Amino acid sequence: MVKIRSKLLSTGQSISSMASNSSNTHACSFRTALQQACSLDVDTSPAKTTGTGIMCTIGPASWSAKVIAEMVQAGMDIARLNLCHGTLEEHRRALKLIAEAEEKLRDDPEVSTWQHKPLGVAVDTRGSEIRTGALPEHGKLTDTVNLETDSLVTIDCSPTGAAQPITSTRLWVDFDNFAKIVQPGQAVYIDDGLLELRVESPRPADSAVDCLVIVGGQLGAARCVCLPGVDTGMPEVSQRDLDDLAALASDSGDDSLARIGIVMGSFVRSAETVRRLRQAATADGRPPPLVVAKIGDARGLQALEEILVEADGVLVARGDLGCELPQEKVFAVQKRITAVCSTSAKASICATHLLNSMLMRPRPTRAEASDVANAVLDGVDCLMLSGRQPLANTRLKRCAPLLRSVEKPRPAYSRASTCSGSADSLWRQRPPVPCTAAPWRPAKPPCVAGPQPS
Ligand SMILES: Nc1ncnc2c1ncn2[C@@H]1O[C@H](COP(=O)(O)OP(=O)(O)O)[C@@H](O)[C@H]1O
Ligand SMILES: C=C(OP(=O)(O)O)C(=O)O
Repeated sequence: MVKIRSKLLSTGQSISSMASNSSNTHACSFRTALQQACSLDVDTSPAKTTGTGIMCTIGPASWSAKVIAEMVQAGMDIARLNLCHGTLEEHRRALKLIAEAEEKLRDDPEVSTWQHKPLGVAVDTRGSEIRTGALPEHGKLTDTVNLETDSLVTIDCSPTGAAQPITSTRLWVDFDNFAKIVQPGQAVYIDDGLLELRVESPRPADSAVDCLVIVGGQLGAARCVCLPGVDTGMPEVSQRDLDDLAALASDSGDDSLARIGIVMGSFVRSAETVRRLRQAATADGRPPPLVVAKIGDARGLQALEEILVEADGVLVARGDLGCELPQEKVFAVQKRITAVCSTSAKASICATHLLNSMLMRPRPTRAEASDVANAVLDGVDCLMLSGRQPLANTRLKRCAPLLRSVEKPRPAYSRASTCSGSADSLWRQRPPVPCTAAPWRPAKPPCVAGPQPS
């Protein structure tokens, strides 16, 4: 266990300050989850650091060493590059900027030593995702088109259709079998389900599908498209993903680029995919990266235990899960994955819609703050911030407070967060006290015993 955690730490976490935190020693006396919850304490001063990491997506708004350094100071532990967007050249440039930011922090006498932690670098593959196309006239990244509820739109899936910009009546998707695999009545979720279409008539001969907009709204560029329950036949990992990983891993041996320590695979459904990702991203003569499997559908969930034999951690892809499964099951999936990771001493990462309202407002809703705190209490090792915040013009005005707001709930609650094996070994550098030593049964059926993942 300790070995696995040490591997994680070497890519993104600093353990020294965490290991000396005495309040955690007190917390490890809890034997049951109920005892733990009864003892939550909001009066004690929060610890400075906790075992919960923060991962942030590095997008166009953070393409500067200064911004990345400020994000590290604000709490970022792992920088994520998303291969769904941008070019390989842009990702290389991002790796260079990350290396520059680390150097900047190292050389800055004003920066306190606890901030001199090694920054983890994660590359997220695209997997078997379908995405929409570019926006009118290659507009700004923040541009959108409006899909009106009850209007008709045509989805073009021809390879040549990418050249035309999307409009409010014509979309393009990057999967040329799209028109062949959908049936009338099929739901089409876009942008993690924020938009919903219904297939009216597929026209495979024209590589087009006519749809009705059920839930309209603003659509940005390269948004993910989900066909719940449909086997698209796409491979779990594409040759392009493997080639991109190999190229970036080999380049990141250059000292002027940050070293990739973590590879994340989207829609992983088997241990074999984990092995392929690790192999692709292992450059000659260097240790292999950690591999995090993103679980985004029922098939991935069914294969969780098998995947965990190979993977170093799992990311709960709440965006994809909320389209593939009924929304009300996502919290149960999150709790199950977090618990399974804790008992297997693997890292768990919670992603999507964390503190989402902070994209628009300076303070999160109480429900969002509770979402983060509950994830931490459940034993999540890392929180991934994504969405549109990397695009915001006022990037740090939004991004930094967002990160800090995660820090506030973390310390206050996490001293009791010991029912998570993997988080414990991160904190205390020794195997955790099993929290199931005494079986416990809550007096009332808890909400987690509600809907079970199918
Ligand atoms: N390398 C990049 N190049 C261009 N745009 C990017 C890049 N990385 C991220 N973005 C933008 O930032 C947004 C948020 O990133 P992320 O959360 O990873 O995306 P998504 O939610 O689309 O998977 C993306 O939707 C995209 O518009
Ligand atoms: C993180 C997720 O996946 P992606 O990176 O594809 O948005 C998700 O679905 O929650």
